Amino acid sequence: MELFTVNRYTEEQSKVIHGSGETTNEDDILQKLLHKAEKRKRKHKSSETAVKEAKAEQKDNEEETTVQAVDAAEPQIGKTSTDPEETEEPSNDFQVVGADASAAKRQKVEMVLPAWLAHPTIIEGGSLQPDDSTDAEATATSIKKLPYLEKYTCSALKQMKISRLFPVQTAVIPWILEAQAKPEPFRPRDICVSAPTGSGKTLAFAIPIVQLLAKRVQCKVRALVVLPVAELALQVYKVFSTLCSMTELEVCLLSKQHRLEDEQDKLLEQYKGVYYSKVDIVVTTPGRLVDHLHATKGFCLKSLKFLVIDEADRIMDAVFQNWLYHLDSHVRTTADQLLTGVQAPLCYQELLNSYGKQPHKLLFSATLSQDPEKLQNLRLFQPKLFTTVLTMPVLQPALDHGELADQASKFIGKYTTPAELTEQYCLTEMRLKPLTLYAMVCSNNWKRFLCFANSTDTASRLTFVLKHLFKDSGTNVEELSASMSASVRGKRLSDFVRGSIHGLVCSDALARGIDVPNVDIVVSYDAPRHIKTYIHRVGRTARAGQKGTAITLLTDKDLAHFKKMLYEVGKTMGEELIISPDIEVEHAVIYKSALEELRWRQEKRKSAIKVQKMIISRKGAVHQKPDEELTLMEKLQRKAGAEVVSKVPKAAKHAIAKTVKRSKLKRKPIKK
Ligand SMILES: Nc1ncnc2c1ncn2[C@@H]1O[C@H](COP(=O)(O)OP(=O)(O)OP(=O)(O)O)[C@@H](O)[C@H]1O
Repeated sequence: MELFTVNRYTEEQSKVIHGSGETTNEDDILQKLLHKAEKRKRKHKSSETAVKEAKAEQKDNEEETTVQAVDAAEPQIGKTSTDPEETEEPSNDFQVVGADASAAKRQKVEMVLPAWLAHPTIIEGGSLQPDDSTDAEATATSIKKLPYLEKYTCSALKQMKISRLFPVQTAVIPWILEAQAKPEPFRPRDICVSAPTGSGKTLAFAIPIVQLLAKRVQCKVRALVVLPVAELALQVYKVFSTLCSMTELEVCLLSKQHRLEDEQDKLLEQYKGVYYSKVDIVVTTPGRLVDHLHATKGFCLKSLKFLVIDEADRIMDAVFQNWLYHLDSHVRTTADQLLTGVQAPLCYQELLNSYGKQPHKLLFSATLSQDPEKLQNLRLFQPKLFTTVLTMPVLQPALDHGELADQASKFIGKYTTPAELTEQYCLTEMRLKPLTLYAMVCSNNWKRFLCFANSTDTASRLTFVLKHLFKDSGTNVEELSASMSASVRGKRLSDFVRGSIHGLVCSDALARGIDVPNVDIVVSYDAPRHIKTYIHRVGRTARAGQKGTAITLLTDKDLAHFKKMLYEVGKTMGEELIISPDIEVEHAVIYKSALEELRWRQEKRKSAIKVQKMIISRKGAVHQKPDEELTLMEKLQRKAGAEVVSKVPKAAKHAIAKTVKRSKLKRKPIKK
């Protein structure tokens, strides 16, 4: 049985050939290999020339489309395939790794997308700025003239000071309303919406959901809105609450900012052993949703009609306790329970309606992943894509010439930023970055700016230095990062909105979705590592048609990566902002003292952490020791659950004393 052919060098063979006076077996093999390598080289060369010729032909004939150019190249490539060497039987000999054409550079493969991604619905339309829109445009999008908006929606919009809809809203709202109006068994297509930051995506899903649920008879959870962080969930909850204020619908916010028991009370009520939902729309974070799916008895999602995933790419990228799996299995279990009779159905029709029904999925983001593999996890039903990306200047000519299908692969992975956004960058040195930022704020007298750092640690240190620098200038700068409690973050944000804080230094946890009104400037203190981070950071300004500026501080090391990152998504760097090199001399004294203070604080912090660790390890040691080896104090400690530690260990005391001594030595007054 010749399943495997093994070529092996045997001594007998070699001896026979030696005896006959012919060439040796080794020589034979070597000759064969050399011959084959030569053949492969020739073959590789001929295919390369074919491709070169095809490219030259393509260049000559510029009017021809890309497809025609590829067609022209095909016969050439065909010629190489008729090469007699190519028709040879594949060899059974050993392959020399790296010797064949596989190591050579291959032609780039064009991306082939599923039809729904290749043929999106383009969100076009006027500017978000009311002053810029023509009279006709303003009338067409005026909320009074739109027949699909209910009266209560118009009143709620007026309350929000909104008089006309934005392009993403005029495209998506009527589409959802129409799709839902069709009778069963028609099932609406799931949608993915990719539109710039601050373009009004929240209302694009909130309005149709409220209008479609407003006529419900019994209160059940029919819409679930999932957002990545608690702040965002609160923001969306407020929008829903305003829209529902003139209807009977109830909205509930679930996030880790509240006690689980309190949320359970808001969600359900029990009557004669049966649970009844008190809410129609649930706005939640994935983590909190999983908590309730596991811990809240009677929390039922079998009537779910809408599943909205806002900032969808962020939610899909992160695992978030595998929330989708839990949600899916929960929806299925409830239906299965009904079928197996564990829970008696109220009526047969309800059972029929609920079983196997999937909610209408609506995905929104400014940086929506158009990677089919990622989207596959959501099991979207005949999805439809709404996008603004094709209105980008780089892709507009293709759109005008009707070459949309050819351009499909080019818009994937590209994102739009608001038209009202001005992007700039400033080259500086690493050691001077805080000073550069300080000089910018002072010279431009910024009073509403956000500054993003790549980590909470950097955000904290930068805030410290800026506070020191701004000590006597009346500019109030504060930190806002994920390391703080939600209530502190909420307070800082509201102070910023009120104007008592002028600048917030943030970590990226808050870069997404947060809608802070009237932010004039966004500074990327650290160059963003990913394009999505950049898009969301700069999206905190220039929202809802307002003007805004985004400035990125770059060191020489960052420059190339940043440029490449923008280029890949069809964007450019914008104008360079020049800061006088004299700033270092000008603010030398105050900057030096700020850095000294920071160093002292860091040391203090380090030793505090050291002490903490020692205390913890000591607590651990008390628990691990056998009973007979424990001192009386340790026995008492263990009895008290090791909550109390009698004294700070000697080594820890020493560490603190050493740090304080050192810092005292260093904190000498700085001479001017
Ligand atoms: N039609 C409108 N007219 C005026 N303002 C609007 C309109 N629609 C939304 N807004 C306002 O625009 C701001 C941004 O809206 P929203 O938060 O929905 O944007 P977004 O597209 O979700 O942004 P992001 O992608 O950053 O989350 C909000 O303050 C909202 O009140």
